[in-house]
Amino acid sequence: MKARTDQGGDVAETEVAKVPLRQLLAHARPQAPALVAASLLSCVAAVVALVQPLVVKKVFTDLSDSRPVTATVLVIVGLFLAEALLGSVQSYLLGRIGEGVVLNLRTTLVGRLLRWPVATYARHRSGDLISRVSADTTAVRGALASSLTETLAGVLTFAGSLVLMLFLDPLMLGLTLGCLLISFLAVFAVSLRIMGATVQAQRSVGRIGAGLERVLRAIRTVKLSGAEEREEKALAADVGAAYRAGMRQAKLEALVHPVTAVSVQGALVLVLGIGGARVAEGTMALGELIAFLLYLLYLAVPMTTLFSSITDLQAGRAALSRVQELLDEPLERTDEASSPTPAEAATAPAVPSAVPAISLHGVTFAYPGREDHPALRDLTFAVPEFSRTALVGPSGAGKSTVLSLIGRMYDADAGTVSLLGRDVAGMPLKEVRDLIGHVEQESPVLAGTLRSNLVYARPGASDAEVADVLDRTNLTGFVDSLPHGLDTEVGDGGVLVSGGQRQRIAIARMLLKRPRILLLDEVTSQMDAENERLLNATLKEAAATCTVLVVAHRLSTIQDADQILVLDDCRITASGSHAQLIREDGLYAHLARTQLLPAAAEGAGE
Ligand SMILES: Nc1ncnc2c1ncn2[C@@H]1O[C@H](COP(=O)(O)OP(=O)(O)OP(=O)(O)O)[C@@H](O)[C@H]1O
Repeated sequence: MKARTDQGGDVAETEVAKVPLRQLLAHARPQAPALVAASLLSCVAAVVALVQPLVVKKVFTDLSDSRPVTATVLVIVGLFLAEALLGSVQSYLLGRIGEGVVLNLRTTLVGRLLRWPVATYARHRSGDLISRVSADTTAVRGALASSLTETLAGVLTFAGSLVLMLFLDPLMLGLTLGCLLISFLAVFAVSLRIMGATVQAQRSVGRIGAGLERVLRAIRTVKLSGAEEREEKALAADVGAAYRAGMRQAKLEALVHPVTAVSVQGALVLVLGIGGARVAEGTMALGELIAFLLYLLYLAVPMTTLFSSITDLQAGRAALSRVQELLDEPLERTDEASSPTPAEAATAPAVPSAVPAISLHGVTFAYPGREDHPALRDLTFAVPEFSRTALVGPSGAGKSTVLSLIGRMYDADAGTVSLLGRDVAGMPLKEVRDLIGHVEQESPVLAGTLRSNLVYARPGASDAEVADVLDRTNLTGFVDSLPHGLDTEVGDGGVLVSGGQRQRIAIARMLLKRPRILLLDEVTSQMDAENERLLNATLKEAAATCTVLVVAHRLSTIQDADQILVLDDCRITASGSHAQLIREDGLYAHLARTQLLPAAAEGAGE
């Protein structure tokens, strides 16, 4: 039987991905001193516990021989106190180890998640990523901190009790083991199935997160499509799967507990009966019987803790395999050696250099998984510094892809993309991103205040600079109308601002960054005519200090550009000024007549 994985692949339902124990321990390496101390304390606590029945036996022997017992009783009290103290220190250490491991795992995970290449995010669902960073790391904590040390202590107490019981009475030990064997077998039989159920529950929780995130991200579309019920059902299926896995686990555990309890009670009754008879006959001392009974309890208790520890440990290994999958994803290349052509990236020269600000030469690129349909093929063009270039073409021609390659969101499969004469493939990633201000088509706005959104790309911007950029993007009146001005929250994904305002905020953010190259991807599509006119003037002004490459569908943005590039069928098919291209009467003239919007009024609204 097959089960869907979180990424849509298939795995055998019974197959439980587990990382080796060694790898699990590797994550606890920074906590090694605390882990060793906790393990040592477990050993000492086990010894302290194992000694207690022997001392109790001595009390009874001394009492029957009419010897004073005060000192021995004090020793017992001391042992009790020592065990309690060891337990308390151990519990603190376990907490510390657990939190330390989770801290380390989450910090590493978050650090790596933010540095994946963009193509990797397409293979994961955000909700599932959140579940792995939060819930799965918690499961790893349980496995590492308590289970490992408890298993160690349990094994020690168990083995020690066996040896001492053998020493006290081999026959009664044989009978006890016979009874306990039943619960051993029950525990063994169900522990693997419990682990399978735990893994299924983890996967379902991941899917609930992913499903919920998908729906919340497009909640308006869900409502407008009347899809609430359908989505509720889809989510309920995953919630139900988590419930069923949880119930399967609960049933298996419920099966084990009575078997364990009955077998322990059976052993107790047998030992009490046989031992009691021997004490009555005088062939066994009362102290010996009591010590034996105490060891019997020592056998029973670790059996139950061992059972839950093994389950936690296996669940932790399975959770870590989900976390490990994310840790194994390669990171974006960041630290390439500088290219042979030196750059003057830090400050823009006052006059344009002969080297184009942007140049693509023979660039071919296909998105991962779409290798047979390249988005760009043998693309060559150049954008002079301090110019305003418009990139036009039919929908799906590859305009946004060109901007993505310039910002090195993806690497070209062939050819070179250069910024100010340097091949971006050889530049440190930070330098590429510092040079560029890219306003994306969706103009994303992050949850937080308006101010945090504006200064996002340049946190050090002064209030005067923010005020200036608000003016240039016609946002001053809007900010003044807000209850808390710049400190007003814009909501998750900017839901509290209009489409046109969101675009202007995104442009303002990039103007504030003061990049040398400004990339704009259909950023006036939702603006009214007045705002679009103002933004066009601002962008014209910006071209005095930086190079502007704009993807646009509005004639008003395009027609007075220094250069227009027409992208069609993965390559540049024409270039020139508006007047030249209209005269040529090719694709551009056709687009101008049919698709490029003459004004901003229709359909667009703030
Ligand atoms: N992340 C992606 N993964 C796979 N294919 C993609 C991805 N993004 C875009 N594409 C595909 O690449 C091609 C070019 O897309 P691109 O977004 O660059 O076009 P565009 O010219 O900007 O279109 P529009 O004007 O509609 O925004 C399209 O066929 C599109 O389906």
